[in-house]
Amino acid sequence: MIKVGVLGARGRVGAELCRAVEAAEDLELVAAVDAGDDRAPLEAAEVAIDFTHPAAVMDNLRWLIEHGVHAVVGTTGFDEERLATVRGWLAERPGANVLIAPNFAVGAVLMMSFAQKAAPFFDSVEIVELHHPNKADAPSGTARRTAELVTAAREKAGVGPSPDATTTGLDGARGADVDGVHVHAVRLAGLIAHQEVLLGGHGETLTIRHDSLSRESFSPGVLLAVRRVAELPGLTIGIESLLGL
Ligand SMILES: NC(=O)C1=CN([C@@H]2O[C@H](COP(=O)(O)OP(=O)(O)OC[C@H]3O[C@@H](n4cnc5c(N)ncnc54)[C@H](OP(=O)(O)O)[C@@H]3O)[C@@H](O)[C@H]2O)C=CC1
Ligand SMILES: O=C(O)C1=N[C@H](C(=O)O)C[C@H](O)C1
Repeated sequence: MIKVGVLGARGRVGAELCRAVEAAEDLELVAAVDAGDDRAPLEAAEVAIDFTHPAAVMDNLRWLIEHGVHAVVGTTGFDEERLATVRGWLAERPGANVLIAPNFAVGAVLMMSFAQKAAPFFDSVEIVELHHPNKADAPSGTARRTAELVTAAREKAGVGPSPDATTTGLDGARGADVDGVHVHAVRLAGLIAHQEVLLGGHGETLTIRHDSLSRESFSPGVLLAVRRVAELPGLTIGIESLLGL
């Protein structure tokens, strides 16, 4: 049995993950911690899952690393600076491992992988992410990661930026520029988490779309990471390698 703690346990995803951990025969939920709670019960955990808030996650991670608890993190807000800080903490306290993924849904991971593969073959790439209106951050962590992967793939293939002759208009009309890719964020009641990667070339377009229709979509990927994080030294980004991608 792997002893598991959840940070953000009363949140939309955290509550779902508590149910998933309790339902798994090889996992035991030993701590369910939310904002304002004492983190001490997490000392009993071998692995802690963090689905909290970008403003809270770094403090949680430092605590977990200091206490030798492996971390599986879905919370967004990680840029290169934050990742370098986490690597520094891990170098000082090598007992704990950390896996951070912008999206644990298997279909979303495949969507990013397909977009990365397709990106060099088209003149234009844009990303539209669509989420529930209570989401804290925009654009989503998934959209940021997709843009990074798309740009890296295009640069590696020697493909230039997407054409765009816009010279006038309203601020924001072309979305946010993430690594040279235009990213558009929709917030709409009724939605959960969705993304389209739009690719356009000579007389054709390709649209790669993923929909999380329920927050259960994140559970299999998170539980896979919980089961494997102890054997992944240091910092791992994404669950691609765990899926054999
Ligand atoms: N990687 C992935 O696959 C996915 C990532 N996410 C990300 O996960 C995060 C959470 O999303 P979601 O569940 O919708 O958000 P919610 O706001 O529903 O849940 C977050 C919970 O964490 C609590 N919390 C805040 N600070 C702390 C803290 N310091 N310690 C413990 N708990 C804390 C919040 O309490 P309070 O409300 O009182 O502040 C809340 O109960 C977001 O960053 C989101 O983007 C979401 C889905 C999938
Ligand atoms: O806040 C959410 O809901 C989600 N957050 C993650 C992100 O920002 O990419 C993953 C998924 O899109 C759901």
